[in-house]
Amino acid sequence: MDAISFPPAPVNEPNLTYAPGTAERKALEDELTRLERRQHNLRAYINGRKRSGGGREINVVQPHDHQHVLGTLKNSTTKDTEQAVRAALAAAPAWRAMSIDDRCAILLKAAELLAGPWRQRINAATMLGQSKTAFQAEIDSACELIDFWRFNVHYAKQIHTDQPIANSPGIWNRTDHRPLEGFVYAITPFNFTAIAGNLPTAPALMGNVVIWKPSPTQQLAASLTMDLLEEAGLPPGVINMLPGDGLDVSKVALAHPDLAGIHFTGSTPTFQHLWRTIGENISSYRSYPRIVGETGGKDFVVAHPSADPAVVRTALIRGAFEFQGQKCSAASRAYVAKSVWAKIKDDLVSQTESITMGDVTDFSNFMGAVIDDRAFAKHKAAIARVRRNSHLTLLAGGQTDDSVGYFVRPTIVQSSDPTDQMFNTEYFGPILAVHVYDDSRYERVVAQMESFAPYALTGAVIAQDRTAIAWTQEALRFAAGNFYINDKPTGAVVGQQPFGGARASGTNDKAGAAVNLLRWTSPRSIKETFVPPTDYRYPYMG
Ligand SMILES: NC(=O)c1ccc[n+]([C@@H]2O[C@H](COP(=O)([O-])OP(=O)(O)OC[C@H]3O[C@@H](n4cnc5c(N)ncnc54)[C@H](O)[C@@H]3O)[C@@H](O)[C@H]2O)c1
Ligand SMILES: N[C@@H](CCC=O)C(=O)O
Repeated sequence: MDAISFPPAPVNEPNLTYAPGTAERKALEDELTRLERRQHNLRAYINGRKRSGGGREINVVQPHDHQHVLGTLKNSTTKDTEQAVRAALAAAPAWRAMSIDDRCAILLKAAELLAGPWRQRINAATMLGQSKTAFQAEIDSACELIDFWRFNVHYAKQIHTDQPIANSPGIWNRTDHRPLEGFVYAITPFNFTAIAGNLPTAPALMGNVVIWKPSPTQQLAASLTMDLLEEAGLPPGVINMLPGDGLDVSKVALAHPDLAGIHFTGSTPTFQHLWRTIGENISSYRSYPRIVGETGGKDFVVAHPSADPAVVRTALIRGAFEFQGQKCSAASRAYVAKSVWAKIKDDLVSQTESITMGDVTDFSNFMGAVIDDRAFAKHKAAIARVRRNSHLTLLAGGQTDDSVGYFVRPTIVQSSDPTDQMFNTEYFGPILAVHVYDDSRYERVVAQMESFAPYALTGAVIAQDRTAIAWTQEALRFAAGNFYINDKPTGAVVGQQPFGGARASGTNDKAGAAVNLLRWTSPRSIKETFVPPTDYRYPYMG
């Protein structure tokens, strides 16, 4: 059908409350029980068929109860990857020939399935597999993923309707928004089910075929996401999911002549490794692979002397400790004016110490466990280092316990030295470093912190003085891709604050925005001349 069409206008999915007695609370509790009771066989998806990979077995456990195995995956091998790439390339002609409306309809249906019958299944999987509380799962695996799918449809249609604005007489110019030639390799992190669902589907929406390598610790929710997409009508072979550590997948995918792009979210070292490998192979590709990566952060809160103390306190607790500080956007360094610190320190410490932490199926807990033994060991070592250094003072938390789950208490460290590694190293856990400065030194402190960390992902200024807000916004223009005024630096909403950072934090191709989708297209300009010239000579030549 060639008629011009307009998909439903996107609206952000509202968060359900899960208050006691609500229908959603009951439905989520039922799903938690159902998923916990089963042993899940977490298989690869190649050409629409579920298959066990050929590599070693990896157990997927509950981080807050690591003896509880949720399921098992088999590491994907080079042979699995070769099959997946063949399946993707075979599916490509039919998929790119499908109209943009039909591709949009599949994602809109996926969004409706997730908003309705699939919501609590994927929320429960995210809670159990990634140790998110009900609220953190709801904003991620339900609302944000639904938003990604709905808003991307809107932007994809906008891109397709974007056509040249000028035509010389007798000429019609058109833009053909082609997908890339080859396949896109999507590699996703453990911490957001929404990001994991968005990274393969955004290129697919633009007509690309995809190899998707999720994080092993997010595999339960990732497998359910594939099941949902299949129910929504995604044809076999368009997205092929390969579980595991990705090492063998990369051996094949990054060396393949048809690698058209990578869509990555994860740590800075992993992204740099992928980019380096692509650089080394550059002469072997059919096209220049598009490289899109959103990576680490050392996200800040700057509290000006005019800041409202209660706003600072809440932004720090929520920003640093929700989901155990495992958001790339989490506040992990704060610079607080001495006069404000005097008003918040005691409450900040006592409220942090009162945070409840434990099994996320107990809805009274504010925090769960960190993702795995590697993360636990890293946080424990960072805290041990704090105890060894006299310029660092442990104000709250510091306790770690991995006997049942990987628990790290929310930890606040005060440092007299703003050049300590706590202000430039991403720990990716519930550890907040605070530097308290003399009120008169505000501008010097901002100048020092602006590029002390190599990252530029998120940051916040908290102030009531408008001149200070305006000055800081300008002084920190390049220090964060997402900048907040009088708020915490986490919780970006699709369609409202497109998300991504620059410097060591990534390529800033804003997830869930038109600029991201544009990376997955290779436009062809078409010029049609209705009455073409038939004589090579110019008119003045007589
Ligand atoms: N900027 C953002 O939008 C954003 C969002 C979420 C997370 N993050 C960042 O992600 C990190 C945490 O996530 P993580 O621990 O999952 O990151 P990670 O880099 O350890 O892993 C990310 C993904 O890469 C895979 N991987 C690692 N090496 C690979 C290889 N050689 N080939 C193929 N795949 C490979 C992992 O298995 C995983 O799927 C933090 O640094 C955080 O800041 C950034
Ligand atoms: N978009 C999320 C962070 C994603 C990274 O982990 C936020 O804004 O808090």
